[in-house]
Amino acid sequence: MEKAKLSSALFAGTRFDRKRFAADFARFRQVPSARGQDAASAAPSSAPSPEKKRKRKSKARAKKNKKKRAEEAASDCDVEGFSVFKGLATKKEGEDCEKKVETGMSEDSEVVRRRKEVEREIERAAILRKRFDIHISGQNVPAPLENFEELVSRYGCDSYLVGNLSKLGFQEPTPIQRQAIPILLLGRECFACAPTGSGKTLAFLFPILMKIKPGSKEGVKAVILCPTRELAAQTTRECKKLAKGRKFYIKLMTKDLSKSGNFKDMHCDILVSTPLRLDHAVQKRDLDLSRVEYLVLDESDKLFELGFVEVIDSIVKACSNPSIIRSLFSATLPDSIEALARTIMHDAVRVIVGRKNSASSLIKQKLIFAGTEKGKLLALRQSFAEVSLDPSLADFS
Ligand SMILES: Nc1ncnc2c1ncn2[C@@H]1O[C@H](COP(=O)(O)OP(=O)(O)OP(=O)(O)O)[C@@H](O)[C@H]1O
Repeated sequence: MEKAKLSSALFAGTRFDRKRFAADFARFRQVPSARGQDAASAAPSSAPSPEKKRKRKSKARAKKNKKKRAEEAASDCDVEGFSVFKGLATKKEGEDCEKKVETGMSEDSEVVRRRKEVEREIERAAILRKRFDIHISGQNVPAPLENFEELVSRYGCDSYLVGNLSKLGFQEPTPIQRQAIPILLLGRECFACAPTGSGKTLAFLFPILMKIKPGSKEGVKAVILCPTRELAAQTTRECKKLAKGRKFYIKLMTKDLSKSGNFKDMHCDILVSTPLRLDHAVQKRDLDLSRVEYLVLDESDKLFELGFVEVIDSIVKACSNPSIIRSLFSATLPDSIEALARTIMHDAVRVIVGRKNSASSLIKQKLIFAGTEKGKLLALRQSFAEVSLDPSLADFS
């Protein structure tokens, strides 16, 4: 009773209509029991320990982070312009994309790097050609040599050959050597036109000595045609000097050899000859030229001028190796000869040092008008008196 009074005293002044708020009352009454149920379900046996909860949370966070990274990688692809990778969201795809982006970038920069290198090479070649007054025509002409050492570094030349050059006192290549040697080394045919005394002989001998095997005993590998016996003998001497240290068989076609040589047993790598002697040996002595790899027409303007066209034609036919490399070296290159030569050459490069058909810039020229025959002699005497003891040539026409 006392208790009931106390309780009613607590609620004094309030009227709580239990009926009216039955639903709310029920809810409030359920709270403790509901809590009790939760507590029951989270009983120590089945409820995760704080440690487990922490682990679970960190796992979920890691998963979330990975997903985020993959999404970022995919969106990076878009940024780099690789839209094909759009939509990659999984970790693997994201990683693949990262790899592709890296490779794509390196491939791209590799292409740019190579293009710049080629551009630099072209520019360097143009500067060298301008400096040495070298004029070329033809596709993909290799760069001129900067020095003889490049023959070793760029073309893998045997050092004995470059050593022989320095023994002969040749320090720097002449302009025609700078351009014609790389052309022939790359297996291209060429017309080379450079003034008298400009070192054309070395320009065609060097690639031959570099490319053919010494002492192969398989027949003639290189033929050099010269318009005169003297020039043929001189070229043979030059060739032997340059080949010193290697067992090349270098032969000059003499009259006797041409008329009575036993060419079947002859060991010859390089053969130097005048056209008639060579043609005689081919026609009458069965000289086999089918393995010739290099055919050089030296002083080609003279060869054609001297009326050797048919003989040369016959020699060209005898040199039947399909991969033969032909070249023409000359001080002048008349259009008619070039047109004739082009009919037998493949994709030939034309190299002109100085102005086409001009005299060497090293030769000083002077034109003096003399009124009478007597005056010519007088002018000549005067000229000789003025100059030093350098070799001189006078034309009285
Ligand atoms: N790089 C070089 N440095 C110095 N001297 C050289 C070089 N190359 C060749 N010579 C020398 O220059 C001279 C002329 O060379 P070469 O006879 O080859 O000229 P060429 O152009 O063939 O003349 P030609 O039209 O009269 O036949 C020779 O004595 C040769 O030894």
